[in-house]
Amino acid sequence: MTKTENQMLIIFGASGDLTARKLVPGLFNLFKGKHLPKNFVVLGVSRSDMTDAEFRKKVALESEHLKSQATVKDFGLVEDFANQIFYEDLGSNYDVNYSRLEKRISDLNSKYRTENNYIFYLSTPPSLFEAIAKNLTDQGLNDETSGCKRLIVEKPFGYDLETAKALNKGLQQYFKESQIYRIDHYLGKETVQNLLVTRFANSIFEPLWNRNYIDHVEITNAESGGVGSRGGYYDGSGALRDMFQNHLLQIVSLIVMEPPIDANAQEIRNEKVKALRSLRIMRDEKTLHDHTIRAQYVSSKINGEVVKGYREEDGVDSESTTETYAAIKFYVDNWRWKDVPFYVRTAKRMPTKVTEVVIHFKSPHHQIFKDSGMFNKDNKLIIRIQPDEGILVKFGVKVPGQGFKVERANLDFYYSGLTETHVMEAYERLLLDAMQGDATLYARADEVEAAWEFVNPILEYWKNSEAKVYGYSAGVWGPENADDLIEGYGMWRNPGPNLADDPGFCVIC
Ligand SMILES: NC(=O)C1=CN([C@@H]2O[C@H](COP(=O)(O)OP(=O)(O)OC[C@H]3O[C@@H](n4cnc5c(N)ncnc54)[C@H](OP(=O)(O)O)[C@@H]3O)[C@@H](O)[C@H]2O)C=CC1
Ligand SMILES: O=C1O[C@H](COP(=O)(O)O)[C@@H](O)[C@H](O)[C@H]1O
Repeated sequence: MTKTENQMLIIFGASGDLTARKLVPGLFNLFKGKHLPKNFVVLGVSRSDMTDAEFRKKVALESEHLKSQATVKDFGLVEDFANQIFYEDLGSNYDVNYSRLEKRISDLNSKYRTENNYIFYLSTPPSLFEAIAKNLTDQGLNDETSGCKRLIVEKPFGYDLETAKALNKGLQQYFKESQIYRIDHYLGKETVQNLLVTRFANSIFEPLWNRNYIDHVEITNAESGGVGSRGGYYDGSGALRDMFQNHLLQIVSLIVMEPPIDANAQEIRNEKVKALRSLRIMRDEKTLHDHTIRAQYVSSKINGEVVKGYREEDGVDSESTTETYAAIKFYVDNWRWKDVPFYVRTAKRMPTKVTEVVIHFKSPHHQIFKDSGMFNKDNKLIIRIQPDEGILVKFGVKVPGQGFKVERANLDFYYSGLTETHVMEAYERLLLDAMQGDATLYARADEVEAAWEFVNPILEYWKNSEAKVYGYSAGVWGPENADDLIEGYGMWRNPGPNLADDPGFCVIC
């Protein structure tokens, strides 16, 4: 296992939601699991005026988020952990002279012997990323002559292709690409990483993983919640930017990619980039019209309670056309995937929270059990990313009795049965990887740009054209016409909260 060097983690935007909700609890779990190095310090940085003690209270000692990770017997541990946390305010601006900050870092480094190894985590609004990188550089804090210097960059990475390229260029003026870690928390999920293992550690799936055997691929990412308190951010983003461009295209790239020659960052990311570049970019209006659907949730009653429509949410424009539902059909132009349609959808305010990949296999070429109806038709491999994480293979078995009636059966695997030990949460895993200098689960500049290349024409089409914004009642599976997109297959597989649940009403399930 790679050694984690003594080091300091400097978080910009430390007074924000992400730090309190994900980063500090993730670090606490690493501390509890003894994954942190002997000498380790967290320095929170933002504009808010706080002392070390106040910051410790906010993110650790009195934090509900952290407490939800800790048991009563961990209480002493929380105190020990909190003692390693410090805070520095930047005054009124992130674009100030960082000499005071440099001095604080240097003092903590000497006192706690973190050996000049610094990780800078940018958890601020993205408009500040480049300025922070520049100001760190002005203080020599990007210099790896002594100790490592890494920059973790939060999403969103760009607003479109042009801004993503500008951000890459901007950051690369100050930090080398090998120092930049672009976070995509879906890559930190065990089940997303397991896509690689399912494909490349087994000899039973990969021979079938191509156009000869796969009919189509369906990916669903559904959330039951709405935009919550993030309406202001979300209204300038929408489902395509918020989820599809990053998390879902990352999943797509792991399904589409060719086998890498080794499981290291360079080889895996090379193959992912190739996969993303092979997505057929939709350029003409007809294809964009026929292959994309956007929609917004409208007010409805869920379990007897009235739920706001998207346009009524705090921070959202009352005439907003921002999509909370996006469904896209596309093809992959390469040898393996020619003519295999991919159907990918993501949305808020769906009936349940679920993310799954369904590989629909082709029917047997020659059907001999002619009386068995639809059940003879398709085998499916369902990879459940969350919740009820696992894998299900649907296959035909003989119904006992006369004749050859075929029924569907399940072969299943559940992650919950695999281990009783703590499974690292996405941010926890990704933080540890960055601390160990492993960028395999971080997105490289060319990956991010390839994903934007694909998404950009859809954004443009939705922005400039009359492309309709459909409505769907909060709590249903999106607009009715979304099934038109998946024409020929009946309708989307609308999964339940449990992997083995059968949607029941899907004619091709
Ligand atoms: N929260 C989440 O669930 C997720 C967040 N992210 C990303 O993580 C980053 C941080 O998100 P989050 O913590 O939610 O953001 P918040 O808005 O809660 O916090 C960001 C911090 O940045 C500082 N800040 C500086 N300038 C501004 C400004 N102009 N407007 C608002 N804040 C400013 C604020 O601290 P101060 O005023 O003290 O300087 C604030 O505490 C963003 O890039 C976001 O997209 C990604 C995925 C999920
Ligand atoms: O990045 C984001 O992800 C969350 C969903 O993450 P999950 O791990 O709970 O599936 C989404 O709610 C949010 O809008 C988006 O910014």
